[in-house]
Amino acid sequence: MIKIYSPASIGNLNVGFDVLGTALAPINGKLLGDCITIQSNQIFKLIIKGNFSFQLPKKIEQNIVWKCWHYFCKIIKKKILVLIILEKNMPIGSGLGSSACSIVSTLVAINKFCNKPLNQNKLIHLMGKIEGEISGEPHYDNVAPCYYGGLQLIIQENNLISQSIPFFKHWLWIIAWPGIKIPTSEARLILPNEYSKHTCIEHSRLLAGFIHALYTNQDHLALKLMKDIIAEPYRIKLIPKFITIKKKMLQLGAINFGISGSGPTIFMICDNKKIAIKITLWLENNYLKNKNGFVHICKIDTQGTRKIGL
Ligand SMILES: Nc1ncnc2c1ncn2[C@@H]1O[C@H](COP(=O)(O)OP(=O)(O)OP(=O)(O)O)[C@@H](O)[C@H]1O
Ligand SMILES: N[C@@H](CCO)C(=O)O
Repeated sequence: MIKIYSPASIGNLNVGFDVLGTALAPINGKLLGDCITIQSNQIFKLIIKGNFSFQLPKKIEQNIVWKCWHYFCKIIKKKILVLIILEKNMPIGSGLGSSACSIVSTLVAINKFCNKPLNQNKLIHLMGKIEGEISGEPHYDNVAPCYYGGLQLIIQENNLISQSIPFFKHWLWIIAWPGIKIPTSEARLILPNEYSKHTCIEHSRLLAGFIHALYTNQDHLALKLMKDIIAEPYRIKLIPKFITIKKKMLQLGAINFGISGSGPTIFMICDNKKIAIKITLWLENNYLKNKNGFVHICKIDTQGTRKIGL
């Protein structure tokens, strides 16, 4: 029996639409992600558990875990008879890479179970393909950090999907999911197909400057450049009271604020734990729409997908 854990992630990080993503680890030591357990069986069977299993399609064939199994069998030209248990701990359509968590944990578990017929590069390509089928377009900013951990820059060149880049270890990342759903495919459809010359130049300046600031350890410069001019202007209407909440967060001492992936999760960066706790309490009392919503103070998870327990 093998049990694999895959962490939640933030895509875009304001300044890198589809090209920057980070894996998350709550600072209280708890796990925030999906788990897959796999063992041999006489037939293929999928059991679904976890807090957010109620959000999943009823038909097993519509579950991406089934899709991962199906593609994997096709690639290795063998029907693998296994019992898979999915612990669906990440809410769907939250902007925290819920589908990536299920895809990455499933493929890593099946590959391990079969004595690794696919190398890391083949696996990540397959993860991106399956993620792309769900959201309408391939994007690696959730699957790459979820798989490898750390802060990932998507390269997609020379057969290389992503690379780990440096990050500021003193930054705390607060994430708040209000408890409502925004399908990634819909949040992508509201974006323009084309951007002006001015926006393209500005975006290049911000992203290139941000990466430079990371490599030269200039955290103040990085924060100044961490602006979203690609998605935020169009997606704010999907996020409850975005402008008011942003103002309040900065007032309380957050040093950056943005939409996590396609939302509605928002993220705040803090460099002070006391402020992070104050922000967390405020969000718990004012941002959550129902009892499913949550707020976590996180750091960057550097391990990515891994075997746990047993
Ligand atoms: N195991 C699974 N985990 C997550 N989504 C699944 C799973 N199986 C099937 N789905 C379907 O895939 C779609 C995932 O939607 P979407 O991409 O919006 O979610 P998401 O991955 O949570 O988004 P984000 O990457 O912004 O966090 C939903 O329609 C959902 O029903
Ligand atoms: N980069 C993707 C992430 C989805 O979570 C988007 O913003 O659409």
